Amino acid sequence: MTSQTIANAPTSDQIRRAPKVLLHDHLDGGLRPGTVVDLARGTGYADLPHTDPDKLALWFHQAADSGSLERYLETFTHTVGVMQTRDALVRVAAECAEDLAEDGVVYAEVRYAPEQHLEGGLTLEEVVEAVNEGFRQGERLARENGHRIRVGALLTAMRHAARALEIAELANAYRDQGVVGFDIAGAEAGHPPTRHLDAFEYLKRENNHFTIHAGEAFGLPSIWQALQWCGADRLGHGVRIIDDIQVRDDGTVELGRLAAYVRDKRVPLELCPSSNLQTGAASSYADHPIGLLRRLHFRATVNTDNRLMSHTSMSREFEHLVEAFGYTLDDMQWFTVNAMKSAFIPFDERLAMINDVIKPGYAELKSEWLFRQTAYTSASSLTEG
Ligand SMILES: O=c1[nH]cnc2c1ncn2[C@H]1C[C@H](O)[C@@H](CO)O1
Ligand SMILES: [Zn+2]
Repeated sequence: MTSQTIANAPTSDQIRRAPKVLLHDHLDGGLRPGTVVDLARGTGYADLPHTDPDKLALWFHQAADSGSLERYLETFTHTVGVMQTRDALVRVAAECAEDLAEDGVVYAEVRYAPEQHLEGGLTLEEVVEAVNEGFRQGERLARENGHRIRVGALLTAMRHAARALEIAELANAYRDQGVVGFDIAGAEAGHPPTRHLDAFEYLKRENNHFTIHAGEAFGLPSIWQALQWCGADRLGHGVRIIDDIQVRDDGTVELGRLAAYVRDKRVPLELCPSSNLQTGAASSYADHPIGLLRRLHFRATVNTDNRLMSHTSMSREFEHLVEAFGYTLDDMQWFTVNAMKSAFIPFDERLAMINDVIKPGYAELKSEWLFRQTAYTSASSLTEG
C-alpha cells in the first residue's frame, strides 16, 4: 500500500464515528453473548453449548464458519430458543438498538421471523409489539448516551414454511407502527421464492415494500425469480449477480441482461461480506464481489447480516473493506448514501437523513482529516527542511 492510501485511509475511530446505515441485520443473529447466557438461565433453556459468554461467542463464530448456508443457519436454534418470551424479545431488541447506535449506525432496518417466537405462547401480534417496544427503549437509551438512531423492523417469513401471506398481512397491519417492510429468509436451495407469490402480490397491492434473500447460496435463477416473478424492491445479498458479469483480460467488462437490469434499475444489493465468507459465497474480503460492484456503480450497500455469528459490526465490515480495497471516507459515504436511498421509509425522511445527518457527519470527519493532513505535511516539510 502506498503512503498516499495510508494517509487517506480512515482510522478505526473515524470509521466508528462515521454515520452508517444498515439495511440487513437479523435480530436473532445479533444478540450479546452474555444476554444469550442470561436468557437461557432465566427461561430454562438447557441446550446451550457453553454457559461462559466468551466461549459461547467463539462457538457461534466457529460453528457458523462452516462454508455452508444450511450449517450456518443451524446456529440460530440457540438464539431463537432463548427469544420465546415478551421480556426476552424486549431486551434483545433494546440491546440491538443500543449496540448499533454505539457503533455509529444512525438508521437501521432489523429483521426477524415472528413465526419463530411463538413457542412460549405469544401471538404473532404480541411478538411484533414486544420487539417494537424494545427498539423504542433502545433508541431512548442510546439518546441518553449521546447517540441518535432510528430502527425500523422488517418482518421475515421463513422460505421453507408456509406462513408468508400471514406474515405479509402482519407487516401490513403494523406498517405505521414500527414495521417498514417484509422479507423472506432461510435455506435458499430447493425453496424458491415463487412459492410465496401470494404474499408478494398482496404486498404489491398494498403498495408495501419487501426484500428477498436471493443470490447468496444459489445463483442467478434465484435473483431473477426474486425480481421478475416476485417483484422484490431489494435483494438480500444478491452477491451472485457477479456470475452475470464478465471481466475480460483487457479489463473491459460485459454485463449480461440480468446484471444490466439490476444496475440500470438501481436495484439495491444488501451485501454482507463477512457472512458471505462464512457461508462460502466468497473466498476472501479482497476477492469479494463488492469491489467490482462498487467500481461498476451498482447500488451496493454494506451490511452485517448476523453480528453474533460473524463476530462483526458495521464498523468491522468497513474496516475489512478499507483494508482490502483502500476505501476512503468518500467510499464509506457513497455506500451509506446508497443504503439510505434504498431504505423503506418515506422519500422525504430518507432525504432529510442524507442531508441533515449523513452528509454533515462525513463533512465533519473529512475536515478532521484535512487538518490531520496539514499537520502531517508541515511536520514532514520541517523534517525534510
Ligand atoms: O444469510 C442468511 N440467509 C438466509 N437466511 C438467514 C440468513 N441469516 C439469517 N437467516 C435466517 C435465520 C433466522 O432465524 C431468520 C430470521 O431472522 O433468518
Ligand atoms: Zn440475512
